[in-house]
Amino acid sequence: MTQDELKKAVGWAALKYVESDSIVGVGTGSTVNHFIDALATIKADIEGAVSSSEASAARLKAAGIPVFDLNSVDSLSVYVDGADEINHHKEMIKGGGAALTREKIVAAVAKKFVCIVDESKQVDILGAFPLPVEVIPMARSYVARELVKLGGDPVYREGVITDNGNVILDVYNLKILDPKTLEKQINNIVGVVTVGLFAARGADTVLVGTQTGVNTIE
Ligand SMILES: O=C[C@H](O)[C@H](O)[C@H](O)COP(=O)(O)O
Repeated sequence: MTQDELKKAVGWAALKYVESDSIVGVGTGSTVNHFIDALATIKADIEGAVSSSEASAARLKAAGIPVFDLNSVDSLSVYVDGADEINHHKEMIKGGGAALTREKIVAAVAKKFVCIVDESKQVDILGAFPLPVEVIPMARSYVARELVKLGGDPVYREGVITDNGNVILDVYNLKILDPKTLEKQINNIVGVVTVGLFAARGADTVLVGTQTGVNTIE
């Protein structure tokens, strides 16, 4: 199977975590796009979705699924999203598609985070994928200098503005041995909006697409 077929397999497998008559938290990316396609087939059974990006909101609406503002929703039973890397503790690097801030917000509201990945995303140690950090534009150089002090090599993602009007620094050459501590340290840098380390709130369930089928890690 191709990587996209593995993504499709986990996207469809995530349907079983969707509760009838619920509002579903929906992430962003090529793997989630398959989940949205799957969700469209049961749209009559759900109330709608809360989206983590303008891109996913447009895809949901095009599929005929109502999209709600998070402020009008008290709770979400499930949030389904992909990842750029995930370790054996269900901690992730996310934000390759620049949607990390809204993803972290929607994930925080959801009771259960189901992460859907193909097997290439599984790692022992996070950090080979450059860590995205969303930053207020005027703080970009200052935050970059602070990230160097933490041992990384930040690179400005040129030409990218997030849905929130901010910029992204991708931090290379990190070997993240303590994700929870690094998440806190980067969160504490003034000017940082969100770091794409999802460790304090990791995934609850991981669906991994492999050549021999979808593995579920609880
Ligand atoms: O900002 C993007 C998100 O964090 C995605 O979940 C992540 O980049 C994985 O995307 P994909 O499913 O396209 O590999």
